[in-house]
Amino acid sequence: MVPYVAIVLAAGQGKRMKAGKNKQFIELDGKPLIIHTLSRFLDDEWCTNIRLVIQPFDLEEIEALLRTYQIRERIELVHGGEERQHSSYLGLKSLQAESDQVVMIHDGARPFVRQKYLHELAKKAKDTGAALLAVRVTDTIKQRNNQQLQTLNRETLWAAQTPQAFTYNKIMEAHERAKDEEFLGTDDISLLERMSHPIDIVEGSIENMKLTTPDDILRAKWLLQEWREEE
Ligand SMILES: Nc1ccn([C@@H]2O[C@H](COP(=O)(O)OP(=O)(O)OP(=O)(O)O)[C@@H](O)[C@H]2O)c(=O)n1
Ligand SMILES: C[C@](O)(CO)[C@H](O)COP(=O)(O)O
Repeated sequence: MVPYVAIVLAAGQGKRMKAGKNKQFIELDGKPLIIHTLSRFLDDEWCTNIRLVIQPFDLEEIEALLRTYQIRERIELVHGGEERQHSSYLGLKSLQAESDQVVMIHDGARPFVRQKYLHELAKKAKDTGAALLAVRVTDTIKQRNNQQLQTLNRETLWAAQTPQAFTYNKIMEAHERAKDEEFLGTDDISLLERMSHPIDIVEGSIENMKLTTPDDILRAKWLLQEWREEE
């Protein structure tokens, strides 16, 4: 097993969720979404440190929640940035990590990641420097350019999830380069892709969904019930 540090991103605004507040505070089964997500890492003995990235205006509410769930002392808070990538970078910069320390960057909005994937990602990241959790695409994907439509080869397509795991020096280098070159990606792995860095894929599960739109809440509630029945 490989120990790792987790950076949990919760500094978005949840605009697509249309909840009128940061979606991290939405309650699922009586517990805020962000608490469900943090529990995945708090319950894992191989996770040595958690940085939770938040916006300054959410600080008071987050502090109160962490105290309520008695996990305040186990989590360090970091202020996030305007875009997801800025929040990841600020989370990374807050660490004084060894160069080969494994770091996992995870969306606060993905509460259903299982421990076996965390362990697999940590091991692969230690070996290769970068590992992506992803699922095979099951739909037929079309690409439209102007009026022209084409079907992409599904065998080559993967839907990216988080956590995405790295050694500290590799992901820092990728973020610094992206910053210098003003590249903005929608995930962290894409910053290493553009350096042609080798990346391992860990095949995950569709249950590790991201809560993005209101429709996702129903699915998340149903999944939580399934998880409860498994316990
Ligand atoms: N500036 C940002 C933007 C996003 N995130 C985090 O990145 C994760 C994935 O992003 P997404 O689902 O897009 O969340 P939001 O940005 O909150 O949603 P939206 O794009 O609908 O506003 C979320 O946990 C979100 O809190 C972040 O930490 N900092
Ligand atoms: C990182 C991510 O969750 C992988 O699927 C995704 O790219 C985040 O994108 P979003 O635009 O913030 O939803």
